[in-house]
Amino acid sequence: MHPELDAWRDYPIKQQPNWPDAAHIERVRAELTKLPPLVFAGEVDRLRDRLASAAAGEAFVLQGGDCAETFAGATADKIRARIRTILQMAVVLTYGASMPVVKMGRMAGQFAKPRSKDIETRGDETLPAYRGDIVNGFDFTRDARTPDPERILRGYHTAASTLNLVRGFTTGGFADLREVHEWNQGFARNPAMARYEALAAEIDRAIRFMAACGADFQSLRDVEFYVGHEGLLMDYERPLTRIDSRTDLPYDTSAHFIWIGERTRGLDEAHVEFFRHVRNPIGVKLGPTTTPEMMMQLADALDPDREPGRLTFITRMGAGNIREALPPLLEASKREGITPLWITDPMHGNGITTPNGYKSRRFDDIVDEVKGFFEAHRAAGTHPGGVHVELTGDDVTECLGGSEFIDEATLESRYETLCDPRLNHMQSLELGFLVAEELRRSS
Ligand SMILES: O=C[C@H](O)[C@H](O)COP(=O)(O)O
Ligand SMILES: C=C(OP(=O)(O)O)C(=O)O
Ligand SMILES: [Mn+2]
Repeated sequence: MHPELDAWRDYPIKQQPNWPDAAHIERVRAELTKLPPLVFAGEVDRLRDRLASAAAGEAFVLQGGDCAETFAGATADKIRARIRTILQMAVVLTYGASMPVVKMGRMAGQFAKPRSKDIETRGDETLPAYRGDIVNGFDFTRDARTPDPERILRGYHTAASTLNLVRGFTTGGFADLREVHEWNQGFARNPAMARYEALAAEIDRAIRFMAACGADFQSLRDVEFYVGHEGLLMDYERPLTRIDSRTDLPYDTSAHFIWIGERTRGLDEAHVEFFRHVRNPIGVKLGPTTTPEMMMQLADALDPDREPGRLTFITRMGAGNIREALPPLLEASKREGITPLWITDPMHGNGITTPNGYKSRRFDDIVDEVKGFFEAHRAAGTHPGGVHVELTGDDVTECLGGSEFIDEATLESRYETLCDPRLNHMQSLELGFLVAEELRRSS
């Protein structure tokens, strides 16, 4: 049954761990196959519809969360703060776009990381690189860095409890529009955020207007919230891929949305081969070396039927490249008649290492890439459909700049990420306001 789901095994594959014990990983795969799905196929279908609206310019997508979720970070406080940040940004974006915002966390499964090097050397010791909590530990010891299959089961259970809380927060009253608006008012009162005061005041007036018209705020207490992660670790994704009893079609039930990373999107490689067979909406990261031919080959492989909402291109060009690299792709998409959802990831093309040794990103570069994304779409007449960011709800110091002027020396005070630098709570809200301004200009 469904032999196509194992065809990827005959293709070259990148970025997988070297499990030390073949029998152990086999046992874990067998166990994971028996555990319940994390999401329901009907939810996945609904997300595909929502993404189809965004691709058609009738909705906007906000995807955000950690670069690398950790098991230790799956606490109520941290999950709440992240959800809160995304909801706060979403309200502002909804106003800016005058459109529904599709809210999606890089959450409840964003545990596996592709790395530029397989190994890490410190002093005279060389160990396997950290590949995310679902593979190995971050501590620089041989024991921690040795891939451990039991981590896959812990990843599954951590994803399940995270998703449970996400569902609770987003349907139990926490996401109430009036509440979220109140949080944003607090943000706008911060003197450092004076630049956004006017927009915040407009939103406040709009909400008062809604109230005066008798809007049913009770019906706005619940929000749809989806989860997605990079589909990378095949020993997790394949066992969680199940056949939907309603349709007899395969769904990867580890998340609603799966994207294929920049390093694993090779056309004749295992990830594209596998994910082309699942019904989930699929994203693909497109870096600055992507040619229109490559883009079209990916569209043909992953979305041969040109199904609305099926395919998302997440461009991550870098602020210095986007104005040259994106327009040819947009022109080719028009020429070829494809209408993918276009999302900007202004994080992964803008990495730097500071002189004091931190992996960081400049807030200004992130904003500049977002602006370049909107400019390119305005010029091409295509739809800028969403943003994808690495963020946290905590007051970390990982990205440089923003209204709080985080500088290089400050990075060391709260640098907590185990992989890439994230926008902190304030920087995320600030970006939300800036994107809302761009959306207004585009509408
Ligand atoms: O999140 C993305 C990648 O995993 C990350 O940028 C890779 O970082 P590295 O270059 O430190 O391996
Ligand atoms: C690995 C990531 O990005 P990319 O594949 O674009 O480098 C990521 O989103 O964390
Ligand atoms: Mn990352």
